[in-house]
Amino acid sequence: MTPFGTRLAAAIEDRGRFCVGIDPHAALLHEWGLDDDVASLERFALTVVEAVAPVVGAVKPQSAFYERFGSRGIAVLERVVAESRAAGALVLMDAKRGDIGSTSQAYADAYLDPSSPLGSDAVTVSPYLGFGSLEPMVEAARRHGGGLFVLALTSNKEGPEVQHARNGEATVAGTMLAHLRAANAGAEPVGSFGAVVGATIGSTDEDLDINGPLLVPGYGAQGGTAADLERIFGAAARWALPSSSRDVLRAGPDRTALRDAARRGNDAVRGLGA
Ligand SMILES: O=c1ccn([C@@H]2O[C@H](COP(=O)(O)O)[C@@H](O)[C@H]2O)c(=O)[nH]1
Repeated sequence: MTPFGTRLAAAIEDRGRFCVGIDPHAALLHEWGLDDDVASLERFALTVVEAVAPVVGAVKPQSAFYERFGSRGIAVLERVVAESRAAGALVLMDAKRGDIGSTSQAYADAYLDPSSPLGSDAVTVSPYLGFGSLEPMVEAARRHGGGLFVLALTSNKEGPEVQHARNGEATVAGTMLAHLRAANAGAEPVGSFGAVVGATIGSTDEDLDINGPLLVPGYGAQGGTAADLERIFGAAARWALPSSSRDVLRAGPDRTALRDAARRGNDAVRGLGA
């Protein structure tokens, strides 16, 4: 399988760097005139897939919004994965998994093995049991041509309490970025092991050049702007994937309006990192 980094570079080249989050919040279901039930979840999520997956490089379903409906919600998530990929978009599963190594193996099987119904192109992972606990997922990503996005500098205001803490000279976030730089060493055009860095962090002294992709939530509804991206990422913006959920989803349920919102999102970040 072609490595995730190579596939992502091609997707950015062909379709742009903007990622649409598929987050069926209860409030959005309501705004779309839908009920808060699994039939409405399905209608919402598949409408978004149909509208945006043919035109953007990547989509990012947030697993929690499907999990809250139990097994029938997970079945909808499986369709989101399959139908987005069939339409040519990479699926970045936002599940933020992480556990002791033996359990990480099961997460790797769930999200990175192409034979799994939830098998995605990449998955978000939490390194706070230690980066080494992610090794089964790193190994599965290498084996299956998948990718990881490791939480480094998240978009929420509570993140710095943990991520700016120092581990000797380096911050916790800096330690994660260093692990990712090592995992991506020598990869061309870019590695498969990415970091999550929020568009809302203001600025950072961390070196974001990890030769890997940077998933950038917090763009749009949380306040992050294109100007923030220029300031935070500088040259590292070449591999940045600004991701927006609510700002795009509010354009629905009209499919054309949703697609136009995704196209506008893409246009706004086209020149980033040039
Ligand atoms: O640091 C992080 C990591 C992940 N997220 C997720 O991204 C989306 C953001 O949704 P918006 O509607 O565009 O605010 C959501 O799924 C979060 O769980 C994040 O916001 N920050």
